[in-house]
Amino acid sequence: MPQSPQCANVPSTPPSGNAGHHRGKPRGPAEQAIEDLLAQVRQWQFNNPGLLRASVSFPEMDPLVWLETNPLASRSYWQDRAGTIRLAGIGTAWQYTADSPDDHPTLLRRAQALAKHPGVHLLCAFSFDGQAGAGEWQGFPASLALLPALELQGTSAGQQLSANLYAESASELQHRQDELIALLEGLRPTTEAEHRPSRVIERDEDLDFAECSSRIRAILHDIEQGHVHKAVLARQVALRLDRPLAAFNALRRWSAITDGSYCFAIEHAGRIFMGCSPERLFFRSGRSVQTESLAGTVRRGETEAEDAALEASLREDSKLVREHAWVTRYIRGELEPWAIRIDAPEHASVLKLDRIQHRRLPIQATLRPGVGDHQLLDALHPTPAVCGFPRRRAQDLIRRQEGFHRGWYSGVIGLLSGDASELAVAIRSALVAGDQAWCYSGVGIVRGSEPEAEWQELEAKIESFLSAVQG
Ligand SMILES: C=C(O[C@H]1C=CC=C(C(=O)O)[C@@H]1O)C(=O)O
Repeated sequence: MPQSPQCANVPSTPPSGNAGHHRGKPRGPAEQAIEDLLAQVRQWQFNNPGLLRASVSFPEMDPLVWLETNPLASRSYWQDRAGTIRLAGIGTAWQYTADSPDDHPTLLRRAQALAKHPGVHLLCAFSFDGQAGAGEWQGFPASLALLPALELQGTSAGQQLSANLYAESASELQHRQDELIALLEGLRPTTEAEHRPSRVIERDEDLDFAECSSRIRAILHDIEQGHVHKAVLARQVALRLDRPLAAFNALRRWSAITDGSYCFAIEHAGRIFMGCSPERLFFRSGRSVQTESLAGTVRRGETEAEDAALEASLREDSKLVREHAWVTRYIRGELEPWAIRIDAPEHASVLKLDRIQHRRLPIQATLRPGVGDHQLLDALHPTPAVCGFPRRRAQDLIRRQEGFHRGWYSGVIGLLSGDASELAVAIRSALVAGDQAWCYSGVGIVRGSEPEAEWQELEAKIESFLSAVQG
């Protein structure tokens, strides 16, 4: 793998009349754009090892509907929480997987070398514990970086369809070109999203309330003993559905009810990991970093008045305020060795989601020269919101208390592009395989946590996914 792949962008005006498979039929704008892209891809020849990329503008369409309609190869999706970029991918032009955190610097360096090419974005994902998958996560690596073969990218400037091809030899180029042409020729036009929700016919819980309470009490005992300040206990719910889940349609519904969240999906080993997370791990542009401390949760109220009262308790309750202050202090401490300056406002804001609300405090830092994503990832992941602190002790406690493998749930997922990276904490997420799904939720346990309230919070997080599945 060369360190500095070449990029040869073919001129965007194709020769007329040479697009084969729809010749003679009337074409819509989407078909015409695909034909134009095909014409460019067919012209590619091997010059240097590296990346070839071509793009055409594409008529507006929902990228999640596009993915649902086109299960031609592994699909992926990323939408930042401001909704400024929506990136849907089909197939794989380049991929790097790692099975140990020791390999993270290499993964990031190689992905970032590719992302230096104009317009190129790479999706990346990291598991919670730095280990490769087991159980339902079998086949998932500890981390992955991915450049899709076909990519539908929507920004405020409009929508583009791009083709990517990475080859190190003429024969590899030939082979990948054939695959890319087959993908482009196989694309189906999309219309409206079909409303095909699934019903849950079986629900298998790893914990019931009694078991959950006893684990919370065990964690509280460790807290009383002074071993940890906070530990996050997660649960897994396995679902059997009455029909295979149209996962990208479900993700579209989920995203609509979790406004202001990151929205993501990666299909790997025949399964789709997807979610709508409110939590930013970090956004880095050059040496400027934005991260946040997210902690403290209450439910949403049934009425405006009740919601406001709950929000007031989120702002004032001493247990929640203390928990949040600890988390903020901890994140600042982790950033300190890497930053020349760290700033945060004095007061937290409240983030309102469909069923719950959180305390959130943005933290802004300026990095020391030479510090990049791998130091930030090491410093911030796993955050106290998904693990606890001190981190190592909380991890040990989680290992003892949880009876399942978290896989990519509560890991990291995001987008690397040029000089900027945006990574989210992969909570509010689920793994889907046909008519099976596993969904996950976690709660932070601190001194004063009450099992009943924590159980309600775990349920509320699962309910959000269930309502997206069932339509
Ligand atoms: C671990 C999860 O949420 C975390 C994020 C924000 C607030 C949390 C809390 O108040 O417990 C959780 O720590 C999850 O949703 O699976």
